[in-house]
Amino acid sequence: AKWPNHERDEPENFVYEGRREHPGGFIKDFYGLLANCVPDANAGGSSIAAQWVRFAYHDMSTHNIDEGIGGLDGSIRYELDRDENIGLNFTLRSFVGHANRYLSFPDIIAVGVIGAIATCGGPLIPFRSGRAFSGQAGPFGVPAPDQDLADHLEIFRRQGFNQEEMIGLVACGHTLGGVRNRDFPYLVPPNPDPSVPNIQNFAPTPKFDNGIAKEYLAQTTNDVLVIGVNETTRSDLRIFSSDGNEMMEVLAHDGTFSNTCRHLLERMINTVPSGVALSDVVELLPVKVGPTFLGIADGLANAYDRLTLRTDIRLLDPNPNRIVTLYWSDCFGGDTIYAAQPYNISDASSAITKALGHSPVRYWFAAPVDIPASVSKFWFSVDEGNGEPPTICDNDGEGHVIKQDEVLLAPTLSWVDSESSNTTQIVIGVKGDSTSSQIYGKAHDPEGDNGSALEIDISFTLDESIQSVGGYSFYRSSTISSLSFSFDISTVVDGRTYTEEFLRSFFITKSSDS
Ligand code: HEM
Repeated sequence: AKWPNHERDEPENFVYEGRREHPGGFIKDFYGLLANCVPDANAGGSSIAAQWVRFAYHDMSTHNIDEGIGGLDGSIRYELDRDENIGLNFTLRSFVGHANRYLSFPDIIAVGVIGAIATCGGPLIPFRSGRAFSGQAGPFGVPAPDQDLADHLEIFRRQGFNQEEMIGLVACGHTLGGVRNRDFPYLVPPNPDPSVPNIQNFAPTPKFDNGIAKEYLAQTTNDVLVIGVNETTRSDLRIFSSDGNEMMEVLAHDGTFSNTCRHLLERMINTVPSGVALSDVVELLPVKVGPTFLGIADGLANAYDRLTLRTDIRLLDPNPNRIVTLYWSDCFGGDTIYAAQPYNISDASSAITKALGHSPVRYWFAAPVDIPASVSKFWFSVDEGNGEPPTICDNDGEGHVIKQDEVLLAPTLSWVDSESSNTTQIVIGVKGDSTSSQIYGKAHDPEGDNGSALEIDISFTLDESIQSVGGYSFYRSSTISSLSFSFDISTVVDGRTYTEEFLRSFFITKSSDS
């Protein structure tokens, strides 16, 4: 697997780790929000996992198979004021702020389903990326409990599911969570203590299992959409019994439930408008080199007057005897090889990697690099400490090439203000005698414009208050009204353009007041 490949690496990272740590202490922990599937007071007594699965189903509900429109497209972001989406406003927050140039908002919702099901002990659903974000509301079309069977059959047909699949999908969904008094007061009574929210769960446990089917067949279910006092709103009963309970019998077998749900939920998250092509299944990479950049005036490696090569390598399983070394060669092309050891080792496992039997480990490097020597390429050696020769991870022989050092990010001179103004300023070091007009940047905020992607031009001016080092002068950006974005910075030297691509705002290690 060649490095870098952002289209491959970004989705891989998000689905397998659901988390990204950065020097500076910044951690985006998406799966952490699931709180291990434990029922949550904030979720009114059901689980975050249940809310995420319902959210995804409601987003997908706009699909119209006849016209090839709608589906898992993020349109729900603009549909939350509809009655059919009652109770999902709070859930939206979980999905905001994770998208980037290579991973869309609806991709995040899809990963949410995968993470929710795995975290609650269910099957591992394969992930494909590439969903397009609609950026606007879609048609109405979420089923309601008081519609009759014919309506439900038609709604699911329009969404692409036949009767058997409808029964399955509803059972796979309603193994999690339940019905709230707050959202459906006509279905569930309030708690005797009005300060405690009341929820009536569909299934006996918060886990993803076939208790929903077993209890239904044994007629011991507590699913209010089966046993509710009002016959009109017993939609689960009408749906589950619509084929003489055949499908529910199948789902009540241990083993079938998990497999059937894996397929149906995979189809649910892969339901997209006809023009959208999803990627191949995103596989867990055995060796992965993380986001890498050469920083300047970077405090991390105690290297204000040098460059800092920041990178990391993720390996599939832990080994306490392992020694991982970063090597690099300089720009002079001689035989000099430099080496550094990791400054940190962190756990990169998740419910998803564990379901595959792996607990990946990440080795973090911040290597001080002399300015004139710089870096042409780097690679790693992995010595497992078992007497075998070390493995060399050198990008299939090419090494991991650092393309340029004419324009570099200064992560500790830049700042983010997430406390009050939600703005960012970027400071970059530029070699040689470019002028401000030849130095520019472009930021991509995937959700900047009311949820839709925003492209922002960044201009830079020379900051003479920062002393130049090793031939680099420092340029400060205009204030950027965003916290979560990626950016490219460029400089033109002798007619040639040098660009540092896909830097992330979370590489910046300084908040405005520190
Ligand atoms: C005729 C079809 C369906 C009807 C009428 C229906 C109705 C409902 C209702 C009334 C609730 C309670 C929501 C609340 O109190 O906020 C609910 C919850 C839920 N539904 Fe459905 N549903 C249907 C199909 C599905 C499908 C196909 C899925 C997913 C595959 C699904 C997943 C869920 C989940 C996970 C919850 C629990 C949410 C939580 O506890 O926060 N539902 N459903």
